[in-house]
Amino acid sequence: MTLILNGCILLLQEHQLLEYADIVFDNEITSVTYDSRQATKDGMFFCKGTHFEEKYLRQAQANGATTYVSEIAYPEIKGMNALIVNDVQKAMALLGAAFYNYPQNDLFIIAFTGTKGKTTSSYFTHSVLQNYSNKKTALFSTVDRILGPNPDQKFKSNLTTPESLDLFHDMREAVNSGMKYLVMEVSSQAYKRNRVYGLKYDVGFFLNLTPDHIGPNEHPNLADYLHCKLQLLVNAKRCVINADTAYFEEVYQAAKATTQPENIYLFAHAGGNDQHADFVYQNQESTLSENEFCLKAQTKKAMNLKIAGQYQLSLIGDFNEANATAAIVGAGLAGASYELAKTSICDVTIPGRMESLKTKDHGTIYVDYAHNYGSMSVLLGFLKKKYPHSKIIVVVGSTGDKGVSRRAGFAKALNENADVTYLTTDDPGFEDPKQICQEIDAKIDHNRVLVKTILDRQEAIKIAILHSRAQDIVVLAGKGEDGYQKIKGRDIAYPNDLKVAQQVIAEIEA
Ligand SMILES: CC(=O)N[C@H]1[C@@H](OP(=O)(O)OP(=O)(O)OC[C@H]2O[C@@H](n3ccc(=O)[nH]c3=O)[C@H](O)[C@@H]2O)O[C@H](CO)[C@@H](O)[C@@H]1O[C@H](C)C(=O)N[C@@H](C)C(=O)N[C@H](CCC(=O)O)C(=O)O
Ligand SMILES: Nc1ncnc2c1ncn2[C@@H]1O[C@H](COP(=O)(O)OP(=O)(O)OP(=O)(O)O)[C@@H](O)[C@H]1O
Repeated sequence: MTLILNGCILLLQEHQLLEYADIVFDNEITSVTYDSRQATKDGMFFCKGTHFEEKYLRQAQANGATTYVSEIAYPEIKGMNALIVNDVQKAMALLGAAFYNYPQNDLFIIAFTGTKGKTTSSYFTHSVLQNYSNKKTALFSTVDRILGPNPDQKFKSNLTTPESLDLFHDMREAVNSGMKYLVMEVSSQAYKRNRVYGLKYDVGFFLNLTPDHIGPNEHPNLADYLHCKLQLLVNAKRCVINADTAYFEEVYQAAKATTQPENIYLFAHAGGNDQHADFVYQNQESTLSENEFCLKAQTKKAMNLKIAGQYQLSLIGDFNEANATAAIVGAGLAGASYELAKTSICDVTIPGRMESLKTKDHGTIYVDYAHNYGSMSVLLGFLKKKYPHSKIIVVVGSTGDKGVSRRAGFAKALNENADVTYLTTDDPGFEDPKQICQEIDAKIDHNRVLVKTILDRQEAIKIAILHSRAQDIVVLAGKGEDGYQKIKGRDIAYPNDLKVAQQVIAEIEA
């Protein structure tokens, strides 16, 4: 794959991104990167990021890069072409798509945004489409990225939505590996940082919105967070919206701005904002290990998809019925039938999401990735409703260096539904985990919730399980399947909550 310098200039001009070009020599560009360590001969190097330093550009040049794209010029750097732009992230997305020869044109792309449920909905959709497409569906999720059928084409993601160059690189590999469909999560940060600038989706989903990701390095306020998420709908040919979402009117208007109403689908929970919904889902029965719900089509365009009927899930939690409904509608819009969706979705489990373990004499344990007020409140509310006579015991901590509002949010969710909580460590970063726990503790109503602080997470899990009784519910929240603790700039290995719990149970039951 190559780029021609003149073509790059034209593309940047076309999008009004080019301030000026300083061309020393005309050559074909044979690689693109934003990391100087990866730069190669005749490559294009993008100078971007909060921690960018001129020495990276020097290193890129030493490695053979001949062109740089940047928002500022580096006059000290001689012998390189300079494309000076007013937005390097947008430039990177446009030139990245061009360099990888527009792989999105060969994929049917289903994209999910929302504060919660993106990963779960993506896994559900991927499962149905894998069966529908005879294993020709790629997945870009927070947990795994799957680019093709080979084992080395499945790996852990570093970001929910990759940097644009990585995104188009991975799409190209997916297309070259025969993939026809792509299911992807789009974070608000992806729009904030223009990682998906110019990308269009065949189907775009808006799942829900609760305040999160607001603070340094993320969004300055809720309006900005919502604005970023709405971009996905503006870029989707067909939009699907959870009508029960907060800010529904704003969300619907954003979809309508660029999409005809016949291409906008709404779904809602029975008894929720279901009056004008195309699809309505209703719980039929839920047990400790599964969920059954009914999906009804209320409008002609919904009936045309022929996906209404009874569904069963291995993932419990009523919020997972919303996620599954989204996935079924997405798969239906891609062409999947009711039968296929029903049989594909029933066995799906997702690492670190509502994974459960039963003990003989102690409680039932749930490992779940709930890590803000919205998800914790929904999770504990669901468990309390389902097990009204059980004690709800929660092991939880809050991350350092970001999401400070989550601390008060956890306390609020615990006050609403928990009986006992063990405050512990969760990715403290450069902050003191004890201080973080004290901040959560300060907002807990001690008349309602018994609080203990045990900073060693493994110890906290052990004590929580050991002190639980058979009918109790023990929730290990926040880390999902994370196998590390982020401490002072390093990822320190941690077995993950499920493994710790399994180990404790093995010891107890030995
Ligand atoms: C705030 C944010 O989005 N930051 C991301 C961004 O960082 P940045 O552009 O500021 O880059 P930087 O880390 O300051 O580094 C500067 C530049 O120097 C380059 N460099 C560095 C060293 C070197 O030797 N040579 C060199 O060229 C780096 O490649 C980089 O391009 O680009 C980096 C990749 O180039 C990302 O790793 C980084 O994500 C950080 C780690 C992160 O935690 N991001 C979170 C907030 C995020 O994006 N989360 C969302 C999910 C949350 C949501 O739902 O919104 C996600 O999509 O994952
Ligand atoms: N539809 C939903 N509504 C509210 N909470 C949900 C919903 N779906 C999942 N959750 C909760 O949020 C947690 C994270 O779910 P999931 O990973 O699917 O969301 P996500 O949007 O990918 O999250 P993140 O952006 O934090 O990675 C789950 O473990 C569960 O506790």
